[in-house]
Amino acid sequence: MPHMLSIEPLTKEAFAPFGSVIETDPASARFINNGNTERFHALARAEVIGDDAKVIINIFRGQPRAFPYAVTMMERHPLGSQSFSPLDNLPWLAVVAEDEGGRPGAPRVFLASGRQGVNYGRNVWHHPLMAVAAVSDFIVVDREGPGNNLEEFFYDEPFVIPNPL
Ligand SMILES: NC(=O)N[C@@H](O)C(=O)O
Ligand code: NI
Repeated sequence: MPHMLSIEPLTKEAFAPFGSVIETDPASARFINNGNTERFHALARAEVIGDDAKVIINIFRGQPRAFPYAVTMMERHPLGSQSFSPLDNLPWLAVVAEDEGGRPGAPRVFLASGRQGVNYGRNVWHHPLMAVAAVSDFIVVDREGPGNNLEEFFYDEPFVIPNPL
């Protein structure tokens, strides 16, 4: 019997075990450029490890997932963090899991608004990009360099995400 998952709103506090939320948080705001610009400072930190590792900036164009959606696998990047910031102001899902002895526990599903991004910490279990409403572009900051930066895990039974919208 598949396990039905619930969907939680994305908040900095709830997401803290998995990484950071990238949003215009007033607590991080400061004015720069003689007051012309508001800087929301250090919302997240990109981390890459290993010789010749570099931080790169990409755009991912995600096709919307169909719901209900069966989560059958999770992945993680042992050598670097990975952030996703939406460009189209469309909601999307950040799906993460705690590590339980080298494998992901049950997924947690966070509904992000179109103005919320996340930075998955290095080696944090997550599901690949989950666009929801329409084809969606994301700025993605992650790692380029030698070494295997992808570990995948496949669950024995699926976890099902209901339609989030
Ligand atoms: N493969 C790839 O670069 N994308 C995944 O890491 C992902 O989290 O979407
Ligand atoms: Ni990833």
